Amino acid sequence: MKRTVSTDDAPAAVGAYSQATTTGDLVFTAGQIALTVDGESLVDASIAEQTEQALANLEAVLEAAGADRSSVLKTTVFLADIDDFEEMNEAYAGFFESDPPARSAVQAGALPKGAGVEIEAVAVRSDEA
Ligand SMILES: CC(=[NH2+])C(=O)[O-]
Repeated sequence: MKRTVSTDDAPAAVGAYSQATTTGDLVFTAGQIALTVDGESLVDASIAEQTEQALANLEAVLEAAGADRSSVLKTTVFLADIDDFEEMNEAYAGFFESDPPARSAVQAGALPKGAGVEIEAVAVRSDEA
């Protein structure tokens, strides 16, 4: 059975999607960009700051779904410019400090709302991790 996740602790969706969906013990998050919980855009901030905000949003969505950063199995990181890889990676490493999830990092042609980075995750609910 598919369920949708909605939380006021992360920015609202900027389009026709749910913040996350779950089925069984699995959690699939929407891609998170650098918006604050109030919807303020930080897309003009540095890639490090955008990455930190996207990951904070990701964590809020994961927690609303019964997961957390330690239970993330896989992320996908979309960059508007692959030249930002190192800066993103440094900020990302500070979030996933040990046993990081599998990851794909790719350059996208462009990202919603002018974002420099967007991050999505697949996780398992914490009590199953
Ligand atoms: C930002 C985002 N996840 C979307 O699909 O537009």
